[in-house]
Amino acid sequence: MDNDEHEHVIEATGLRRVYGGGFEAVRGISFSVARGEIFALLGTNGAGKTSTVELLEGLAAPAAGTVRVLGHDPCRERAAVRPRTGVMLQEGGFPSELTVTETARMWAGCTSSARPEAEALELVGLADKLRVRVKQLSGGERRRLDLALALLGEPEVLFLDEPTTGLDAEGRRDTWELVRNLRDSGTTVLLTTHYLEEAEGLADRLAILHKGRIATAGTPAEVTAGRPSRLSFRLPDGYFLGDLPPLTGLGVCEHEADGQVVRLRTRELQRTATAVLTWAAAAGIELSGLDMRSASLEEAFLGIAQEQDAAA
Ligand SMILES: Nc1ncnc2c1ncn2[C@@H]1O[C@H](COP(=O)(O)OP(=O)(O)OP(=O)(O)O)[C@@H](O)[C@H]1O
Repeated sequence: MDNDEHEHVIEATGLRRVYGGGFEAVRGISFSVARGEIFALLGTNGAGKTSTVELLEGLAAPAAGTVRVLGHDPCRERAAVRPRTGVMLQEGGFPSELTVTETARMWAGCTSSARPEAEALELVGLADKLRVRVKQLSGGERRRLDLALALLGEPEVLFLDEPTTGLDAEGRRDTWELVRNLRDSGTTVLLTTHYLEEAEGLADRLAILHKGRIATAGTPAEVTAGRPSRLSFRLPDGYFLGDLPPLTGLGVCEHEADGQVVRLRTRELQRTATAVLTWAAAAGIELSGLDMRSASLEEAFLGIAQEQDAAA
């Protein structure tokens, strides 16, 4: 079969990973990633992200379950998969005495059909650091070098393990733009990250891992749907929380007042906001600092971790 016709370029089914001593770090994970999609794996420390990505990269074989990347088993059919994938590990571990160019050249020598080193280094914004030794690079610049090396082979599938850790805000934005451009030109990207705004802004779909299992998965909008939204405002002097219309029946699940500032969490933002604004208009008062926002991925993430721990 022509691998280019695979709709899902990454398919994980029932993956398990057990370390020496019997610790099960990955406990039956299934998901797939379509060609040209950015998929993010999120999770608390030790949730099993790196353990899963290593299985996808073919660096280890699963204790159970199957992995297919571009239609092949990345561990047993490494020769078929490796030239078409780019891997950015958490720690590059390159000889620190080499310069940036020498490192890229050395890596290009191990890469089939590599793009010119200068082009890859330019893509990640290291064009002005070509003669600098790796040991002299800042932490963020090393991450960029790691990314440049992963891009050398013009990969169809790119694995990025915490690609923006250590980057400043500008470096992070540049990396996001680069990853989006790669996706738009057809590259499939699987990334792990601790930055929830990164996953929210970048990922087409994501999975949140918790203790080796997928707690939830979907588009960022799907994952945050159903989580309470926030509504806050300041009441004028002389008005109090108890003056508001009855909050029961409006989907409000939490309310608090800090002086004149009222904060509500509601599962029905439109109904709650309409009731509050109608009440304010009827009373002829202005609600200063009015702020409404849907649940963020961060709130969903924290809520899921708490729920899973409570259920356990
Ligand atoms: N070689 C190993 N031997 C035994 N246990 C391991 C080994 N490598 C990882 N683990 C354990 O497996 C679990 C999952 O680790 P993993 O590195 O996959 O998590 P992670 O989600 O990537 O975490 P982080 O966000 O901290 O990078 C952790 O409890 C970790 O201690």
